[in-house]
Amino acid sequence: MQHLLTAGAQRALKQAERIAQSSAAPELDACHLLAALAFEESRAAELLLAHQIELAMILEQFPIQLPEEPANSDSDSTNEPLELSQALYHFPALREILNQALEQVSRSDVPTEIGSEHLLWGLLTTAGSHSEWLRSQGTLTTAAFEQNLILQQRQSAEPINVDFAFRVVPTTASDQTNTFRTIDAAANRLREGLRVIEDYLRFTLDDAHLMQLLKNTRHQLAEALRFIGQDSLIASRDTLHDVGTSISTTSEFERQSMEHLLQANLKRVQEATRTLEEFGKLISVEAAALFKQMRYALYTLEKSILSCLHNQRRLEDCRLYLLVSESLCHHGSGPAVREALAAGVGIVQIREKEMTDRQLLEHGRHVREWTRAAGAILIMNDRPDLAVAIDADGVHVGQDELPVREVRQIIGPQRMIGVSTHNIEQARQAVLDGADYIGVGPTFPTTTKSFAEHEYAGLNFIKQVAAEITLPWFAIGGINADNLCQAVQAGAQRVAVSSTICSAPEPGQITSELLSQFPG
Ligand SMILES: Cc1ncc(COP(=O)(O)OP(=O)(O)O)c(N)n1
Ligand SMILES: Cc1nc(C(=O)O)sc1CCOP(=O)(O)O
Ligand SMILES: [Mg+2]
Repeated sequence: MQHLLTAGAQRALKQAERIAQSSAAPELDACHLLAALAFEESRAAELLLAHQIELAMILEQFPIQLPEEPANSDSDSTNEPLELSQALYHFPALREILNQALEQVSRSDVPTEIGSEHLLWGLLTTAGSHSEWLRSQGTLTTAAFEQNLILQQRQSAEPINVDFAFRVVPTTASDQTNTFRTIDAAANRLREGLRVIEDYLRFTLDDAHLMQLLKNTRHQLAEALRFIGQDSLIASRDTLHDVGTSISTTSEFERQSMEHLLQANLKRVQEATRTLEEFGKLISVEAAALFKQMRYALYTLEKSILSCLHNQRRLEDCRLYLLVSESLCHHGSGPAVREALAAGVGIVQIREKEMTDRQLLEHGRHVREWTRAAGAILIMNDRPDLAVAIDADGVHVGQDELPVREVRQIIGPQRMIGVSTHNIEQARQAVLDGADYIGVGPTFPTTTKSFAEHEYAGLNFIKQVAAEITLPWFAIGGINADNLCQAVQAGAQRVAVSSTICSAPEPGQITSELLSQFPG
């Protein structure tokens, strides 16, 4: 089987060669490739940045001199696919890294080319000062990296077809020109729409995770257009004579709100990818497959952005979340729940591991009455069926329980789904899976649920989530009146507690104390 390198991977290898030359190194080695991966816009560069590894740090660590001249775009043209066997021949010093990259690609369920991210995997998993240094940077572990690769693959709705036959089907020259012209116009629309959405994500929603997904789509666009051929696109462009460039409807200039603007651009980019996919089929099957993947990724992105906005509104006033368990309450769960609600708890979760279904149903109906009277949200732990039976507002599931997709089938479109997460990859995945909020923990040691010592995610996890996720989330685990301020300082705007309220002699009083520690 032939294994091909993506255009991004090819560019990185060529750039590595140039870096080795400008560094006057006796031969190309792994650190030149590492610098090249950080230097070029690529998936690997984004992964490095996501783990706070910047080009400047690499240059400081290794004896590297970047080339003064920019790469010559003609000689670096990557329209011709490169096979792994050719790459091994041209870059023998990188043999081990390329083999590791191939091994990682072979684990994928879908046919995948060797991309820059796989080269980075190769660097991470081969022995040498480069991998020692990469691992010493903290968060770039092989486990974290593999999670990222899985995430990228899941975003791809369809396998990439790696049959590289170039096929220009349109028969007449005029048909060909118009096909390229249509693709060029749609690609421009897509680029512009993506930019608007990116600016929204950057300046309004401030969501680094979703912005990263959008950037991946921009890279995919660049890759797909390489299959089409930039020269033909530019040569066929005729903006002056494009019908529609001078006609505009008033609706084009009307945007009632920021959200309306966002939605208009989300639709615009989806439509543009459909045009690209359809017309792309006339030029290159590879490009068409990439456009299709982009379209599906944009549907997921749309859903994630809109879900963030919707749930931010739904949970706007909910700072404090109470997980209630009868066994933790000294004076029964009824008084604890009612006092906490009166003091301002915004969400209550029924978390009972010992009750029979009948007991849960009866108990659930009482808690439903109390929460409804207080205008609070009610969530059922673990059990989507019982959430429906007691008319709860949602259900909370852990990593080993039913996935969001299946839960959604049971509870319908309106009820909320909360998902527990214990590391940043799980948190990112929960956003894409369609969770309405996430639990982020354990923050501090707790006796309410058992975790092994190494499972304490701690305040670092809180900081990571605060830095990139805007879907509402609750820090959880061992939070009390003495340490809540640390979670807030780490970036938590919402927290969930169980024993601190349930076991308190005066649940209402401790609730007020916890709530008073939130700014504003
Ligand atoms: C808000 C919130 N976050 C996390 C959890 C934990 O859920 P899970 O991992 O399923 O563990 P159990 O609570 O079921 O023991 C939660 N319940 N609520
Ligand atoms: C149920 C639960 N889940 C956690 C997670 O990290 O997912 S921590 C936790 C225990 C929360 O209770 P307390 O406030 O008494 O520590
Ligand atoms: Mg659970």
